[in-house]
Amino acid sequence: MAKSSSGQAIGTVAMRWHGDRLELLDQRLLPAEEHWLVADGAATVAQCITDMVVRGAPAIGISAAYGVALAAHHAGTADWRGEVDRAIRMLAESRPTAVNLFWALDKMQQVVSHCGTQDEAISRLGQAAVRLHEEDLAANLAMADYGLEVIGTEKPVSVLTHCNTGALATGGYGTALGVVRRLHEQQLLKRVYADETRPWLQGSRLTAWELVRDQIPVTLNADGAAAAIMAAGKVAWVLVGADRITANGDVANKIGTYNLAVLARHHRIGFMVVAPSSTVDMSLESGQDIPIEQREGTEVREIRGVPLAPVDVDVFNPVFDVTPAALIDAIVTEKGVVRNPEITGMKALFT
Ligand SMILES: CSC[C@@H](O)[C@@H](O)C(=O)COP(=O)(O)O
Repeated sequence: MAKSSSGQAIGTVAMRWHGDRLELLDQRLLPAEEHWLVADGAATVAQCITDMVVRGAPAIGISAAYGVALAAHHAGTADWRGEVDRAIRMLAESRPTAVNLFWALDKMQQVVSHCGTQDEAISRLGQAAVRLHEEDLAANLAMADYGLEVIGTEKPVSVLTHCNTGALATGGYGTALGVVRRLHEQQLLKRVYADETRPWLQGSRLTAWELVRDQIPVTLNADGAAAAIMAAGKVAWVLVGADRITANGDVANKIGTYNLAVLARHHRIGFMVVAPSSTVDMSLESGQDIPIEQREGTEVREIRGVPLAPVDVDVFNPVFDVTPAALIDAIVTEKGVVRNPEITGMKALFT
């Protein structure tokens, strides 16, 4: 099990860096199979992001950073800088919504622009990607503390979560799932309800897998059961991650997050978003400006090739939605907490 700099266990890992290659745990095959794919170039990393071998906003950014380092490593000597630039452009095309991807590529572009030789680029890009990975883990640990503070420590609570925001989606430990882990470590967690998260099933295939492995009490539910869970008074908080947070505090996250925010407000249940500052996009004013990825209809019509619907039925498959700031009680970042983001937006913490 990987450890944080303070020696804390952080659960499972999504990627392993070896300097000249990146290993990615193939998240498409979980929980049936634990298979590590080897990427030895930026093109393979970009394809792995597009195909969701690796997914989750922070993990997408980190793996793209390693992809840039690989581009320098495997470039020919004649035009190594051109090859790195082309790799950055290719990686930027891999998925559109999680801003962590563009944030990470920007950082790597800055590093390479200060390198004079290919050897320097190989070494400095590799170090920069590792630093980005470590900083994400540190951010998750800090957010877990802030999240606990917001929830309070008077009595154990049950919470509901959506998608997968755990070690698999991040540099380790997790964002919303990091708060869950911290609650559990402090004996303040009764139970996590995990939405299965149709259509890709990040909740049942990944979140349930991570939590069962770490012996954290979890109950898996169909997405449609969330209202009944809230109406029965089973949960005190909804905890989710984010793919992009705009200046006014609107949040793009996995499709179905907006439904949960509406339900939580109706049932007077807290709604918390947990995301590192690499997910905050101050260049966009509101959630209306966020590009929302649409994926293939087959993701809804089939599961692993088995038809669930008529083969030719029309499908609407946006994989993210936007939750308005007005429905969010707290946005937790490693820089601190924005309470009632509708009032201040993100500028209290990000200028
Ligand atoms: C810490 S992960 C936060 C988000 O990236 C997560 O909730 C999510 O929506 C992931 O979507 P995915 O399509 O699986 O990449």
